[in-house]
Amino acid sequence: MAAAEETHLRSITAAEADGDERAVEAALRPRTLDEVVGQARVRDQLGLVLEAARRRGRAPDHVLLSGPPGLGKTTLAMIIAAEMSVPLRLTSGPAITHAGDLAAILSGMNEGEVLFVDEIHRMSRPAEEMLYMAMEDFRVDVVIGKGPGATAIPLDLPPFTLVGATTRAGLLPGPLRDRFGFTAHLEFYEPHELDLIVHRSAGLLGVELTDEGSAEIASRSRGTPRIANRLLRRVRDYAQVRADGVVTRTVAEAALDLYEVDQLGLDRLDRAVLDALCRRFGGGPVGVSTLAVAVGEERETVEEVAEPFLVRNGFLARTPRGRVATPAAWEHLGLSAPPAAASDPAGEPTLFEE
Ligand SMILES: Nc1ncnc2c1ncn2[C@@H]1O[C@H](COP(=O)(O)OP(=O)(O)OP(=O)(O)O)[C@@H](O)[C@H]1O
Ligand SMILES: [Mg+2]
Repeated sequence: MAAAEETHLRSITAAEADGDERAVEAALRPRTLDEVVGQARVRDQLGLVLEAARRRGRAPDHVLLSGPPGLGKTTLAMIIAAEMSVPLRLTSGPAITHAGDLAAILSGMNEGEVLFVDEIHRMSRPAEEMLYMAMEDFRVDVVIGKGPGATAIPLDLPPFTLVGATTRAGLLPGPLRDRFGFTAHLEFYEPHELDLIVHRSAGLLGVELTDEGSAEIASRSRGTPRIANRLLRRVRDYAQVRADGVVTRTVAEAALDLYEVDQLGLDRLDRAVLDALCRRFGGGPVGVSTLAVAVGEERETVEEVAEPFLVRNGFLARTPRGRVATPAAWEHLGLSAPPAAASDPAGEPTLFEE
């Protein structure tokens, strides 16, 4: 998502966290598995892995957490360490530029500790290869010296648990993926789950809100807890400045309209894309570059920021001949679809095209 991060257009519905947001998020993170809302299957499976490890008195198997941004990967990594009552060491793929960086981290690990490697798909190749051996045999080769005189000294590591997180499981090399004993795929949340999250966060932040107010925020949060928490904070601002502090449905609606997040969670860019697609190109098919020019954005922004949500929610299809509006898109814009658009979606949609 590098391209998306660099653009000026960082919308309120972006799934990634920005710098300031991380501190607020830390306060809202569930601390135990029981506090985690939704993701029932992952919670059950992970609970079992941890309980079994506890009974055996061993470090749990390595865990891979995969899924889109803002769904709870970092949260779960912290919970794994907390549930095992061990410290968590945190690093990330991009932070490990040399294998030596990783060797230093690994050789400092104590028995049973959790090493969390965020964005593990962005690790360098040599570091990745060192990690294979560390994960499998709890061993690393520490290289002493440089050039022809360098020697590798094997070093035994105490058993530890590696928790990797990735938004792009598909980019992980097979050998790395295979070394995880348990992989959890996080799914987007249902509105009633987001509703619980909004209630919980409101409690922690001391925000008074009604059930309707919470439901309104939940339904516009694109299945993502991070967005739900962010919208809650913006709605709270509105409630405090323009109302009596209580988040009711009316307040939530007015605040979210102000921020241009519509009833289904589409933001200004999403609607601009659909609008151009339907009104200017008759519903498509049209190439993504042309579409990007029409909305005055970079191609990458349209492709990486707007499209995934629009595709996932059935507003837009990626076909071999270009982007096509679905009947739901026409309906959402309050337009009537031309007969052809409704019946012939211009070839097989290739939803998984990257
Ligand atoms: N299941 C959940 N229940 C309650 N809150 C959650 C849940 N999952 C995530 N959150 C909240 O959403 C926010 C984002 O979660 P988190 O940072 O764990 O996402 P992530 O998957 O690590 O995202 P990224 O890919 O950007 O690193 C956190 O503040 C957390 O409080
Ligand atoms: Mg994270």
